[in-house]
Amino acid sequence: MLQKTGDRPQGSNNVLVLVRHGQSEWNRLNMFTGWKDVGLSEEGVSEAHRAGQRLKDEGLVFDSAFASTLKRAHNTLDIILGEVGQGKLPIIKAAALNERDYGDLVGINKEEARKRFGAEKVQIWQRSYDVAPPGGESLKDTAARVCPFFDRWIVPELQSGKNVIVVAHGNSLRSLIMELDKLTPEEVQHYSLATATPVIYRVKADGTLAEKRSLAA
Ligand SMILES: O=C(O)[C@H](O)COP(=O)(O)O
Repeated sequence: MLQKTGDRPQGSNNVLVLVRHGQSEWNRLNMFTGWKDVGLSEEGVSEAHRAGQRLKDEGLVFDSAFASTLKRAHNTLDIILGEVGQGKLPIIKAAALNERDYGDLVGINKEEARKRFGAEKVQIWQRSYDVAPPGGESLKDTAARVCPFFDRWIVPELQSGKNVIVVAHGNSLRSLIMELDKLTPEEVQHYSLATATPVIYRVKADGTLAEKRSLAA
């Protein structure tokens, strides 16, 4: 795993961009989605184009592009790469980056779930570190597949001087950001990611994190 330092960025830093996919059809309907492979909504497609434009304005050129195997993630990445003029860059799809499995909650409207199970319990299932929703994965379970994948396949790219973009999901990226930012289980409960809002890390040649910022729409 990369190490964090308080140092300011230097010119030759390598870049890691993390993006949650654009709004999906089930985000629009406020339904628990998890591993269900739903497409982007019209708004999600527009969000992905806007995210790509923002990255283009930053002048970023990517060497590697990773997404989950779920179409809302790799379709978002496709759109972003088109916008930055890199439509031919191959996308590496990995199930390890897929959303947290929401188990029995998949397909249930989030408001309806709060009525059925109680708002407090649903909040714990959604945001706690180690409590899994019934039949699904906790954030800790999700981290146990996302972080080793990151270490094995993405850290070496960054350490060899490449710029990498990863498009995945609200919770699979939360689990990674928890590790990168060294968030505690308490802190991660209050952390969430907006759709199609790139988070940019600069990584120094020695593999330590130098800077983090968000490109809000
Ligand atoms: O799987 C889902 O329902 C969403 O992608 C993330 O949901 P959450 O923000 O409720 O964790």
